[in-house]
Amino acid sequence: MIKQLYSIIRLEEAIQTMEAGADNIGLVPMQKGGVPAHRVPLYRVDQIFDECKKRNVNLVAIMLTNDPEEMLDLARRIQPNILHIAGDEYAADEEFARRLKEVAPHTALMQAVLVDNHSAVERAKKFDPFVDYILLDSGLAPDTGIGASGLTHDWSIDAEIVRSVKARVIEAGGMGPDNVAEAIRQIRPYGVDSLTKTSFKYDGGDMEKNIPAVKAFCENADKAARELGL
Ligand SMILES: O=C(O)c1ccccc1NCC(=O)[C@H](O)[C@H](O)COP(=O)(O)O
Repeated sequence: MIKQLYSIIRLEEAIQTMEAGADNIGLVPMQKGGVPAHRVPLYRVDQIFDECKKRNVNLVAIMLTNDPEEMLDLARRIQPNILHIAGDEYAADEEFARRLKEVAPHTALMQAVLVDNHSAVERAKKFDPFVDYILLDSGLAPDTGIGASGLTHDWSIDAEIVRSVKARVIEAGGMGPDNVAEAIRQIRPYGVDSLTKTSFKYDGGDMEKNIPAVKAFCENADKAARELGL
């Protein structure tokens, strides 16, 4: 079971998050979109990525910008393991997937899908032919994109999506140590993602990973997956 932990800002918390069990760590490289306090300067993205490589952990670059050219420039510059499109006005299409392969041949494409009602199943199926990962998420974060809401949604829709697509599905939205095992039992995703419930959130949008909560999230996810033989 892949455990994906967002949103990393500092080098030390990146290392601690990996050592607490993360398989994927996500951060918002400096860009136009998103909360300014979440954005990570590119020199630090490089430092964090170096630490990821030492530990065989994937770096996920979160795109909150709605400008595909900016996304492709960042992909070319960083060459992350995964590029995650989470903005609220731009979603990947076949042309974007093709151009991403040109500028970053080893970068996988992850598209966020908002699960607000049953039409999410059709939306996920539309992305399925050209994305590597689908991230199922809740709500709209104010002034950013899909996610970071700390809220869950109707998991029966997610379970249907997992059965309907070939892309790897990462389950997100209000996931924490308290509910990750039940989510895995109900949805059977490829991976699970957490931001709010494994972070301290401070005034002005600054955040920091809560390392004991990260550890509990990873342990509970692994235990549930083991019990289910996933
Ligand atoms: O990572 C961010 O800073 C971010 C900001 C705004 C929207 C989404 C963002 N991250 C994307 C994610 O995939 C989150 O981990 C996901 O939405 C889960 O969030 P939460 O419900 O808070 O656990």
